[in-house]
Amino acid sequence: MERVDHLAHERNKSEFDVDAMKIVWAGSPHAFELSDRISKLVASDPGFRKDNRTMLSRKDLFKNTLRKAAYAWKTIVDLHLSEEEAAKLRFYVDEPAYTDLHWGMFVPAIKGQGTDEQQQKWLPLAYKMQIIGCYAQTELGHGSNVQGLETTATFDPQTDEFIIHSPTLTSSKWWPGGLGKVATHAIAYARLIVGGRDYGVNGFIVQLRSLEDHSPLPGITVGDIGMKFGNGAYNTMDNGVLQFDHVRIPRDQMLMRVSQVTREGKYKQSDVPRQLVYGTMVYVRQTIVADASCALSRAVCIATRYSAVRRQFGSQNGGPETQVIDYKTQQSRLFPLLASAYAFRFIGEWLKWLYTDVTQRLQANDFSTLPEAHACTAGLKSLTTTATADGIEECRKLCGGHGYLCSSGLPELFAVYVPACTYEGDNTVLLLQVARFLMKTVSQLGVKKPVGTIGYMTRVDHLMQCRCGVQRAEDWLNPSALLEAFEARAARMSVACAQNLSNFDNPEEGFAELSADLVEAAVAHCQLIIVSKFIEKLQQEIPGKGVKQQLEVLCNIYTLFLLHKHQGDFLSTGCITPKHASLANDQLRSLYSQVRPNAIALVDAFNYTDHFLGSILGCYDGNVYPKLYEAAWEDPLNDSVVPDGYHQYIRPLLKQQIRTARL
Ligand SMILES: CCCCCCCCCC/C=C\CCCCCC(=O)SCCNC(=O)CCNC(=O)[C@H](O)C(C)(C)COP(=O)(O)OP(=O)(O)OC[C@H]1O[C@@H](n2cnc3c(N)ncnc32)[C@H](O)[C@@H]1OP(=O)(O)O
Ligand SMILES: Cc1cc2nc3c(=O)[nH]c(=O)nc-3n(C[C@H](O)[C@H](O)[C@H](O)COP(=O)(O)OP(=O)(O)OC[C@H]3O[C@@H](n4cnc5c(N)ncnc54)[C@H](O)[C@@H]3O)c2cc1C
Repeated sequence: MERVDHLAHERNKSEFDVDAMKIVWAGSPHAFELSDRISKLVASDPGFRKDNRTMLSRKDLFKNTLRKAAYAWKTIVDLHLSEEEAAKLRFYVDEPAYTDLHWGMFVPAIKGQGTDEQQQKWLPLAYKMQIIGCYAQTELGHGSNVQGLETTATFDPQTDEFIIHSPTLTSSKWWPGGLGKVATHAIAYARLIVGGRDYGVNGFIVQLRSLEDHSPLPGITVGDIGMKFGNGAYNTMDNGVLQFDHVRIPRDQMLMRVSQVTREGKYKQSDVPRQLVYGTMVYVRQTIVADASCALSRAVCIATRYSAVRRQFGSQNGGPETQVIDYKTQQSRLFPLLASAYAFRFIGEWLKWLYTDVTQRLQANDFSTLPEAHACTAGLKSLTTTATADGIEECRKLCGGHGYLCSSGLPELFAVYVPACTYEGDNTVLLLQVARFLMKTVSQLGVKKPVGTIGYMTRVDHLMQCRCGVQRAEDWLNPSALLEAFEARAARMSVACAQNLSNFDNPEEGFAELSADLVEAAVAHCQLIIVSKFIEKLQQEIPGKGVKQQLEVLCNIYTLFLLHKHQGDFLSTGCITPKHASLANDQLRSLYSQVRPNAIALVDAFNYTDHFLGSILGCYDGNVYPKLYEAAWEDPLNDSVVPDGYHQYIRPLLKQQIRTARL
C-alpha cells in the first residue's frame, strides 16, 4: 500500500534547501553520509528493536540490553566498522549501557592519565573488549566534592603494591555505570597514601571480577544500586555499589601521568597541573554538550511534527480546525527550543574544537588555556543540559495528553536525559566553578589580559556604561547590537558580584553568601558564549538555497528569546530600557512568523529515522492517529478482555456493592 505523507503540505511550504541544511546539521558531507548510513543500518535491523523497553521487568530489560550490546559489538566486528562508525552505531542503538562508560570514560581515563607504558598495556585489551571498564569515582558520601573521597590506596613498599580499601560505609563507591553487573575493571579514584602521607585523590586500575567466571575477586563486594527514575529509561544501566576490603594491586596500576610513586616509595609530581587528574571529566563534559543538541532536537522534532498534525478549535464554516502549531503561544514555546537545538549543535562543535586545542597544548606543556577550557566545559555542560531537560519536558506538554503516553517517546527521553543535570558534575556546582573563574578574571583586570571567551572583559570600561542603540524592532537583528547587550549584561553582573565580594573580609565566606548571584552571573557569561559562537558561525560561508537565512532567523530567535526570558537582568543592569525590551519582543513575534512555514523542514534536517525518534507522535509521515490506536491494542493489559485479578478483586467488590444497596 502506498504510504501517505500527512505532512507533505508542510514540507512543500519550506523556503530552503533541506538537503543542504542536513549537511550543516551533521557538520560535513562526510559526517552526514556516515550518520545517514549507520542510522538506517540500525533502524532496519530487528536486533535493535526498542519499542518494548518500557514494558519489560528490570531483569528482562537488563538482559535485553546485554544482548543488544553484544549484538552491536558483533555487528561492528563483522562489518569491520571504523571507530567513528562504531561510535555512531552505539549512538543510534539508543540504549544506555555499560559500553557508554567503557568507551566514554574508562578508555579516555587511561588515555588521558596513563603513562605511555600503561596505555600500551591496557588500551589494546579495552579496544578488543577483552576487559570491560567503568569509572568509579563517586561514593555514597561524596560526589561533587572529589577532594572529600574516602577510599584509600596505601603504598606497601614491602610488596610493591597498593592496598585499596573502603574504610567506611560512606566510602563505598556508588553510582558508577557498568559497575553493578558487568565491568571486569574499574578506574577507581582513591586517596593516595605513601609513607603515611595523604597526597590527595588519584586514579587506579583495579580488576573487580574474574575473567573466567565473572565472580568478584577476593576483597571485592559489588552489586547494582537499584531501580532509577522512569520505566525502561536509564534502568538499562547497571549503576553499581562497590566496597574494597584491603584489595592489593601492583604499583604500576596507579595512573601515573600526573604523579608517580617509585619502587622506593617516593612520591613525584610531574610537570603538569594537578587538575589533570580531573581531565576525564573535562572530556566527558564536552561530549555531553555535543549530546545535548541530539536530545533536544529529538524532542523538538516530535513536538513540531505533532503540532502540525494536531488540530484544535477554530473551524470556520465546517472547515478544518486550526493546526496547533499556528497558535502564537505554541510557537513562542516551541520555536525557541528549535532555535536552541541548533544553537547547541554549533556550540557543541565549537567546544569540541576548544577541547582538541587544549589537548594539543597540554601535550606541548602549554597549560595556559586549561582554566578557560574547564570553565567552558563546566558552564556549557550545565547550561545546555538544564535547557535540554526543561525543553524535553516542555515538548511533552506541547503534545498535550498524548505526550504523556510512553509511545510518544517523550517520557522515556526525559527520564534518560534528566540525570545529565546531575552526573558529570551537578549543574549548580559547575556554575560555581565558572563563577570562580569570572571573579578571578575581574580581580586580575589590568594585570592579566583576558583572552578567548572572556576577552570581552578587556572592554569592561566601555561595557559598564554603554547604552543600547536600538530604536526600531528591526534594529535587534543587528548582531553587534545583540552581542553588545549580552556582553554588557555579563560584564555588569560579574563586576557587581566582584564589588559585593570585596565587602567581605573573608572571600570564601563572601563567595558562599553571594553564591546565588554568582550562579546568575555565570549563566549570563555562558549564554553570551553560545550567542557569540552562533553569530560567528553565521559569518562563515554556508552553502545551499536559503540555508543561511534560516539559520539567521534561528540565531535571532535564540538570542532574543534569552533576552526576553532574562529581561530582568538586562533591565536591572541598565543594559536596555523597557522600550528596548518591548521592541525585542515585537521582533521575536515577527521571527516566529518567518520560521512557521519552515518548521517541519527544519526538523527534517535532523535526518532522524522513525526508529531513532521512537515516537508515534513524531513519525515522519505524520500518520499519528491510526498508529496510536494500533499501539494501544499492543499493550499487554489488552491481551485479555477481562483483566487478570477480576475474579479476585473486582467481582467481589461489585457483588458487595449490590448487597449494600439492598440493605
Ligand atoms: C532514550 C534512550 C537515549 C539513550 C542515550 C544514551 C546516551 C547515554 C549518555 C551517557 C553519557 C554519560 C554517562 C554518564 C556518565 C556520568 C559519569 C560521572 O558522573 S563521573 C563522576 C563525575 N563527578 C563530578 O563531575 C564531580 C564534580 N566535582 C568536581 O569536578 C570537583 O570536585 C570540583 C571542580 C567541583 C571542585 O574541585 P576542587 O579540587 O575542590 O576544586 P577547587 O574548586 O578548589 O578548584 C581548584 C582549582 O582547580 C580548578 N579545577 C577544578 N576542576 C578542574 C578541571 N576539571 N580542570 C581544570 N581545572 C580544574 C579550579 O578552577 C581551581 O582553579 P584555581 O585557578 O585554583 O581557581
Ligand atoms: C545516572 C547517573 C550516572 C552516574 N554515573 C557515574 C559514574 O559512572 N561514575 C561516577 O563516579 N559517578 C557517577 N554518577 C555520580 C554523579 O557524578 C554524582 O551524583 C554527581 O557528581 C553529583 O554529586 P552528588 O550526588 O554528590 O550531589 P551532591 O553534591 O550531594 O548534590 C546535592 C545538592 O547539593 C548541592 N550542592 C553540593 N555542593 C554544593 C556547593 N558547594 N554549593 C552549593 N550547592 C551545592 C547541589 O547543587 C545539589 O542540589 C552518576 C550519577 C547519576 C545520577
